[in-house]
Amino acid sequence: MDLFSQQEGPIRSGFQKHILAGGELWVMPNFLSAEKAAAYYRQIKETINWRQEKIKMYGKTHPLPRLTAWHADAGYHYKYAGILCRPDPWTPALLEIKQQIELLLPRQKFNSVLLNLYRDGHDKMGWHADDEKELGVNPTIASVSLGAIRRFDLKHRKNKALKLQIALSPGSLLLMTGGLQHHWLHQVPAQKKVRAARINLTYRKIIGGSQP
Ligand SMILES: O=C(O)CCC(=O)C(=O)O
Ligand SMILES: [Fe+2]
Repeated sequence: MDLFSQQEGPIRSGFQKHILAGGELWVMPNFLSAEKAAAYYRQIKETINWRQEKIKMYGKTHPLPRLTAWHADAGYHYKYAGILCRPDPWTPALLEIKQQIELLLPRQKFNSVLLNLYRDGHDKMGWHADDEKELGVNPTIASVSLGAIRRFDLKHRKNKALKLQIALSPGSLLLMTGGLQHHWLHQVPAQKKVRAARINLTYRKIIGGSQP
C-alpha cells in the first residue's frame, strides 16, 4: 500500500518515488509547465504580504533566514518555532495551485499553505520535521517550488546511513507522506552561490481550527 496504490496510469507515472524507509517521498518534476511556473512565481512574489518573522533562541531574537506567509481557510492558525501564524485569505493563484494538486490526490484536501521566500542562496531552512500536532499522524504535505533551483536534503532520524539530496526545480511538486515526518528530517541548506530567489509553497491540512 502506498499513496497511489489505487491509482495506476498517468498520474502515478508522472511521479518519481524516492524513498520508503518508514515514509514516502514522491516528486513530479513537471507538475507546472515552465511558463506557468514563471507566471506564478512573479504573481506570488508581488501579491503576497511577505513577513519577516523572528525566533527566540537562548534569550536572543533572530530574524528567520527567509520571508514567510500563511494562507488558510478562516480560523486555521499555525504555530511553529514559537511563531503564531494568523491566516491571510486565499489568493486566486494559491487556490488554483491547491486545486491542481487535489486533482492528483482525490482523497486529500488541504486547508492551508505555508509560503517561504528564499531571497537568495543565503536564505535557508534548518533540519526539522513537519510534525506539529495540528497536522495529525502521518500527514501528507504537498510542496511546490518556483524560481531558483535549490537543494532539499533528507536524513533518517536514527540510521545515519540513510540520507537523500534532491534538487527542487521550478514547477516541481514534492509529496511527503506516510511516516516520513516521524522517521526523517529535512532541510533547505544555504547555497551561497545562488543569486536568484526561490518560492516554496507547502500545502497542509490542519486538523481542528484553533483560535489563539
Ligand atoms: O522550501 C522547501 O522546499 C521546504 C519547506 C519546508 O520544509 C517547510 O515549509 O516546512
Ligand atoms: Fe518542512
